[in-house]
Amino acid sequence: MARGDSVIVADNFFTGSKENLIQHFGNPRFELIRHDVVEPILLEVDQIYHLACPASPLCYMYYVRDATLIRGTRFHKTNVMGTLNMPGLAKRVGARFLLTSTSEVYGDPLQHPQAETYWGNVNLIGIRSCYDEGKCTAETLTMDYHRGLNIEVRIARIFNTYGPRMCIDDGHVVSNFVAQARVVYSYLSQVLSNSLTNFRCHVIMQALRKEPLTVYGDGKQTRSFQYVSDLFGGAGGGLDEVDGREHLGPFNLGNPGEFTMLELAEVVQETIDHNAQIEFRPNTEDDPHKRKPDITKAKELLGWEPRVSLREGLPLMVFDF
Ligand SMILES: O=c1ccn([C@@H]2O[C@H](COP(=O)(O)OP(=O)(O)O[C@H]3OC[C@@H](O)[C@H](O)[C@H]3O)[C@@H](O)[C@H]2O)c(=O)[nH]1
Repeated sequence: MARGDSVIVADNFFTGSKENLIQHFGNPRFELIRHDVVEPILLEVDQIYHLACPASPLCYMYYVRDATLIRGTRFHKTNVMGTLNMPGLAKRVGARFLLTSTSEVYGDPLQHPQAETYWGNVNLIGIRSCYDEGKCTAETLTMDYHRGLNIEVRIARIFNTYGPRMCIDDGHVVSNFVAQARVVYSYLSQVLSNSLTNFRCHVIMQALRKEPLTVYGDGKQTRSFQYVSDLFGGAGGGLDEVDGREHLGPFNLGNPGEFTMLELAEVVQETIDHNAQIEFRPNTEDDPHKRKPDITKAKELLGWEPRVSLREGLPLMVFDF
């Protein structure tokens, strides 16, 4: 991002972690505008990151506040009307535009790993389709704005991402497992040794929730888990790229390391809580059987690849939780 550029990050105020916002309060260059992306807005800005839309299956399958609302309607409004308004603003002020799409556009994939050229296998009338199809439409609109109005756009297809400042109860498997494990919860003392750079932490293990890890279905379904700082490099780098007009995307941004949910539970046991138990629960409808990004395109065109392995990244969440 060029120095002095102004940026809009359209994000989820209600379902995201408020700490993500609160950390910026007091910065004179930060301004929080509470606004529904479904409504047009006029601002002077150089770059737009369109992140709006809750991303947890728990949210998009069950998150209905008002019983009179049709499930999924708010996802369509956010993805469709929001993705008319944000590139519309980009057109008006000449801003670059980034859409954060999702691996969900591949549905329950018949191609493995999934490359960007794969058109996907989404159940159009399924319980997840409000999110999957909403994001597909958002991609279509983004490319139409680019082709029709010459807006500079990028599309990032984000795979399952975890890390500090996730909502502890947002329903993703990683946040669930880490919250359920008996995690390092309080430091009794931090003892500085002779050198300032070396310190030892005496840590007392306490239970955060002392619940079993809930594995849905038989736990053989796979996912690829990406640590959050890796994602920022990819998404931010994509928008900053100097001659980005050639490299619009979509780009898969994910960690190609593939784990079954049982393997994930084992990693949680190894790295966080050796005593964690596993409890099997019925799976949700239309749960994709496997997911693994082919990241050749992002590697070649953006020079991007993830660096943080699951075993390194998981313990980093513990301190935050
Ligand atoms: O407690 C849990 C939660 C989930 N799961 C399983 O873990 C797997 C991953 O589920 P998650 O809820 O983390 O999310 P998914 O990978 O299915 O979808 C995600 O993919 C990409 C993103 O764009 C979205 O954030 C989200 O849709 C699923 O198979 C699910 O059934 C469990 O086994 N136990």
